[in-house]
Amino acid sequence: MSIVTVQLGQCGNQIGFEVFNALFTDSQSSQGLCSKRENEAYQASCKERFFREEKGVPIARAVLVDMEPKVINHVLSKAAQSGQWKYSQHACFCQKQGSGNNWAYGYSVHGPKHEDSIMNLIQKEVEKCDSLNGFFIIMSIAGGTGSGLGAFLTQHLHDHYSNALKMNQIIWPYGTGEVIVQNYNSILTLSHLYRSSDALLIHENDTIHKICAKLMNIKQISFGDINQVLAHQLGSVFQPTYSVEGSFHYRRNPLGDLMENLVPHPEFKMLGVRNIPQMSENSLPYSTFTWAGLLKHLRQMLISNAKMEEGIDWQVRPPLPGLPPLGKMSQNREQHFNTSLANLVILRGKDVQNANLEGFKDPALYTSWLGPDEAFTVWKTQRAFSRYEKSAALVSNSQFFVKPLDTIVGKAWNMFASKEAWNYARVHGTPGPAPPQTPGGDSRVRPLLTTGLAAWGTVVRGRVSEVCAELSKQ
Ligand SMILES: Nc1nc2c(ncn2[C@@H]2O[C@H](COP(=O)(O)OP(=O)(O)OP(=O)(O)O)[C@@H](O)[C@H]2O)c(=O)[nH]1
Repeated sequence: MSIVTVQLGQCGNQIGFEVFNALFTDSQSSQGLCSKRENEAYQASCKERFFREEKGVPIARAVLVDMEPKVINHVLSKAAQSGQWKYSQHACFCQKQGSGNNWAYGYSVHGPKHEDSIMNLIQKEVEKCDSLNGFFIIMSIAGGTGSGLGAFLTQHLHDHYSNALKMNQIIWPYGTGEVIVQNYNSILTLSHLYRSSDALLIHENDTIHKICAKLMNIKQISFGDINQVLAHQLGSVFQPTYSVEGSFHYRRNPLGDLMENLVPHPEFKMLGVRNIPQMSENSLPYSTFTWAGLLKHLRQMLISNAKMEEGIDWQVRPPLPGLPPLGKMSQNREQHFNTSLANLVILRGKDVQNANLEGFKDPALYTSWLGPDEAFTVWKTQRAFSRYEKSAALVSNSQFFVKPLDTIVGKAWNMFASKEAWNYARVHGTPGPAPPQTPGGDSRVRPLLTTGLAAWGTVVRGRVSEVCAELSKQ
C-alpha cells in the first residue's frame, strides 16, 4: 500500500526532500548486511510505499505546495540532480506571495482560494497508487502556509478521504526568537489538527538542534543539517519491517499498523520519536553496539523523557509495584517519570532476533487502563538501516509533549491577555504598554484570529489537562 506525502510551506518542502532522499538512498544501499533476496524484498516494499515509476525513473509519491515558488523550485532541482529519483513537475502548486507567518491568511484566504487546484493534484497522485494507505502531511506549525493551509487541507482530506489515514508530521518551533506569533499559530494549528488528523508525529526544532550539536558534532548548524537528522529518524520508523518475524514479508499497511499500535484512543494522538545510536559519520567506524546496551539506553530515554542519548537521567525509576495510587503519583512527580500510553520499538540490523525487550514490558511504564500486552509492540528487520549495523527507534505515545504543549498554550494566552489589557486601557483612557504584534493587518483575518484564538485555545488547554489527568493516574 502506498502513502501520498503532502509537503507544505518552506519547512514541509525542505524536510520532505530530505526524507525522500534518505529513504531512497537507504533502500539502494549495498550495506544492508542481509541476503540479496531480503534486500530486494526491502527495496520493493520501500518503493511501493513512497515511489512510483515513470519511464524507469523513481518518482516520489508527493504533492508539493507552497505560496512562494523558491523552495519548491529548489527541491525539484535538488531531487533531479540526485540522478536517482525525482519529483513530478505536475505535482506542484505554488503562488507568488507567502502567508507572512499569518495562520489565518493560510487557513481563511489561501485555503479556500486554492482548495480545488490543490485537491485535484492530490487526487491525481492518489489515482497513481494501486492501493492508498493514507497521507503523510509535513508542515511546520509556526509559519502561515504550513500551519494555516496545512490545517485547512488536513480537514479537507479528512472529509474527502474518510477511509484513508492521515498522519501529520509537525515541526515544533524553537522556544525563542523566531516568529513573533508562533505560539498563536501553533495552538490554532494543533487544535484544528486534533479534529481532523489521525496522529501527530512531532519533532521539536530545539531537540534536533541539540542532537546536531552534541551527537553529530556539527559546529554551524543549518536547516539542512537539522532536516537530515529528522529524515534519518523518520526513515528509521517508515522503512519496511517484517510483518511476521523471520519471514521476508514486509508490512503492507504501515500507517494502519502504526496507528493500531500507538493510538489506542482518538483523544491521545501526539507521538514522539527517539532513536539510537545517532552519531557523526566519522565516529561510526570506531563504535560497536550490542542490543542489550542500545535497549538499556533507549528504555531510560523513555522513562526519564530524555530527548537524546546524551544527558540521560539514570536516577529516574519506574514506580514500585504495589504502591497505593497516591504514593505512586507523588513519587512520579518527584522523579519526572514519563508514563506511556503505548510504545513501539523498531529494531533493524544484525542478530535482531536476539534482542531482549523485557524491559519495555514492565506494567509500571504504562497507564492503569492499558497493560503492556496491548500497549507495547516491537517491529523488526534483519536489514540494517542507513550506515548502522544495529539501530533502534522508539515511537511513543506518552507524556513527552505535555510540557512543551503547556508552555506554548501558556505563552499564547499571556500574549493574548496583554493585548486585551492594552485594548482595555486604550478604551478607558489609561495608557498601557504597546500591544504585542499580532498577525492579520488584513481586516479579513483579524476578527477570525481574535475570536478563533479564544475558542481554539480553550480546546488545546482542555486537551492538555485531559492528557495530564489521564496520564498522571499512574
Ligand atoms: N526543521 C526545520 N524547520 C524549519 C525549516 N524551515 C522553516 N522551519 C521552521 O518553520 C517555522 C516557520 O515556518 P515556515 O515553514 O518557514 O513557513 P511557511 O509555512 O512557509 O509559511 P509562510 O512563510 O508564512 O508562507 C519556524 O518554526 C522555523 O523554525 C526547515 O527546513 N527545517
